[in-house]
Amino acid sequence: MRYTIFGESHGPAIGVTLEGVPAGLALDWDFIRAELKRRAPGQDDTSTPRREADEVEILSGVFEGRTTGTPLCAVIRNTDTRSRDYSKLRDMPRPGHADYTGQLRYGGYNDYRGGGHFSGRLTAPLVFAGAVAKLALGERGVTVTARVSNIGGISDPTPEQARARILEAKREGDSVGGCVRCTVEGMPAGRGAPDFGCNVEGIFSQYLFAIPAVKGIAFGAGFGFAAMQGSEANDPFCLEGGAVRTATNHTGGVNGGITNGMPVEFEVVFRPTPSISKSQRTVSLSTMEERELVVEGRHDPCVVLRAVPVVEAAAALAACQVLGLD
Ligand SMILES: Cc1cc2nc3c(=O)[nH]c(=O)nc-3n(C[C@H](O)[C@H](O)[C@H](O)COP(=O)(O)O)c2cc1C
Ligand SMILES: C=C(O[C@@H]1CC(C(=O)O)=C[C@@H](OP(=O)(O)O)[C@H]1O)C(=O)O
Repeated sequence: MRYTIFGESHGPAIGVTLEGVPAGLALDWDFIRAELKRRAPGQDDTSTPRREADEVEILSGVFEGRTTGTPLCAVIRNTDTRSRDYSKLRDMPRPGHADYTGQLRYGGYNDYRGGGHFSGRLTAPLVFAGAVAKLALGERGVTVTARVSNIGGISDPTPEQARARILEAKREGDSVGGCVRCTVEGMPAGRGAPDFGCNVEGIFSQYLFAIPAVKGIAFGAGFGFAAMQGSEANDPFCLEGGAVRTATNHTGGVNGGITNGMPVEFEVVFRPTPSISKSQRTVSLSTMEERELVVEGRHDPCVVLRAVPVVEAAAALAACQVLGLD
């Protein structure tokens, strides 16, 4: 499956066109709506107050409840925009966001309102695409699950610890980042290749880095390998019901860019939300003078809780690509 995400946070709509979807896939709308709800903004005080229903409208590629196999286009209307908060960002880019790079890349023609095409809002259609991918994977016995593994430096926080850490940063007009750990179970062994473009870790990384605010990915024991010896790091082979497995899964299900039949496991790190209300240093691009900027708008004090289904969506699309490889 290939996808193109389109739209801007404060435009009329955002959406996705999916190509290569298997024909005849039954779209389970209870499941799809539940996936979108897991990510939707405005649900509690740890997220942005912007409220969006995130209802999906299908324009093509579905007939009588099943996919047709031809391009599937889905749109989600933007209903709760407040664009006046962003007018100064064209001249005074937010540190950490894509206002400056977006302006450079698109010659100043980018829609800067609410971060435009760079907004985390664009992850709503990604979650729809991921839900379709999960339905296709489900028919092949592959499941994708993710969980929060760090919030603001607290490892494996309880929901109360996560909430307290986020609200502490929010009270200070600040933000926190964190990590999400994801497991893809049921991937057959022997998919992928060592080379650029076909390497399973490379494929997953490309999809995961398309999520705004993701700044790193590590497979299995990841950066923990630095402190391990070979005897600890190696995953001993064993037999389980006559099948070759490994007793541990430090390499995260991939050796030499090829799946080994164990779950593909990785962790991604999200930076702290760039838009904070504390005063920050920036540059006025019209006068070329340094300025103080107080960012307005409605922002997530932490993106990590809402990003869990987004990570699953990106992983599901990556898994579909890996399964499509010979
Ligand atoms: C679900 C989600 C919600 C986000 N919410 C915000 C937000 O409210 N404010 C903000 O400044 N950035 C938010 N971000 C992060 C920015 O979109 C991101 O940092 C920006 O596009 C720059 O991209 P980069 O961090 O990958 O360089 C969010 C990201 C995600 C995935
Ligand atoms: C609206 C959503 O999140 C938005 C992600 C986001 C950003 O800069 O990434 C900034 C805020 O909105 P705006 O684009 O209006 O500034 C968040 O509310 C959403 O996820 O649906």
